[in-house]
Amino acid sequence: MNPTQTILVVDDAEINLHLLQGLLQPDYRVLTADNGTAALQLALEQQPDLVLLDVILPGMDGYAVLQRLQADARTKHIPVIFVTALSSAEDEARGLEFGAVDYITKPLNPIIVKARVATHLKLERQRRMLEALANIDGLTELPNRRQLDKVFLTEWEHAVRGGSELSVAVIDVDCFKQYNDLCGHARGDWVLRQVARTISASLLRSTDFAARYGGEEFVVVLPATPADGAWLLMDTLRRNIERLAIPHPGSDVSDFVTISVGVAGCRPLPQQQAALLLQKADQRLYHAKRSGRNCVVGDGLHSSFNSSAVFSPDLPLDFPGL
Ligand SMILES: Nc1nc2c(ncn2[C@@H]2O[C@H](COP(=O)(O)OP(=O)(O)OP(=O)(O)O)[C@@H](O)[C@H]2O)c(=O)[nH]1
Repeated sequence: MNPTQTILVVDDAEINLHLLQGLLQPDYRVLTADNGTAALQLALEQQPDLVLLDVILPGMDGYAVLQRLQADARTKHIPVIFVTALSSAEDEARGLEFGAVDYITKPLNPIIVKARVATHLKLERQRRMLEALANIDGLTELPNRRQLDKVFLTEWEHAVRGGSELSVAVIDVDCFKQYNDLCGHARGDWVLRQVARTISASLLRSTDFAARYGGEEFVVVLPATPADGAWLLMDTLRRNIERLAIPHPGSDVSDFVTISVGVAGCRPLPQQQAALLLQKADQRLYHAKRSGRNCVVGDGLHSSFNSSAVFSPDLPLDFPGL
């Protein structure tokens, strides 16, 4: 039994909805719709793991529903099984060509329905697991760069639409090469895991997002956050890392492991490129390294903050619009 998996059953005949519901309900969460429009809405909102779709429906038929599901990035991954009285080989071939993962003909045989549903839900679980693994960094278990690219672009577009601010920070462990050289790679890996955990623990909102960018670099995306707020958060993170008090025998800047951070924020506009914001944060990280490390460099004009943070004056690397 796997009640965590959801099946959407779409059929215009109430008797069929009841039959399938009765058959599947003990093992799965079952949603029902008696027309295509309601089915599309439920698929979008509830993200079922599988759709059992009748072909002949009033108004929009099953083929059209499947096409609409496949055309939307938010639903195109959901597997669809056609459940239909159209039982010729041509009908079945057509359904599979349209992109259905399977085809079940009426009258329904309960054992066959349950077995096929179980098979496709198992495949769906495996697909989701693989997708999750492909987006996770194995060492730190943070999202990886692949996932970062997706999330950053989504948040950028969201900020453009909503007219809200968006900040990003690039974080780099200081003198990490020396750490590896003196303490060993395995210990270096351990440090990266501690840094990743501290980054996650220092982020306050559910919408804040952290990823391992590669090597000893991490990136944080902070939706609805102005640059000065992002700077404050990153300076807290910097101090949290320092407070871990992990001895660093090869550091030029401290007895302990420290980080440098570059922060950039803006109110994104449609004509701007998202990548430039990240680039700006990266340039500020470079500035932080040049300024002595263990510091946060953000947008200027914040020099009254009482901390070791360094604020960039007008960076020559600035570009118009951000
Ligand atoms: N242990 C470990 N080390 C890594 C990993 N990825 C990258 N590194 C090491 O991180 C080090 C980064 O070195 P550099 O780019 O020279 O930078 P740095 O020594 O931190 O110097 P600054 O950034 O200027 O403070 C290299 O020695 C990489 O081998 C990893 O997954 N595990």
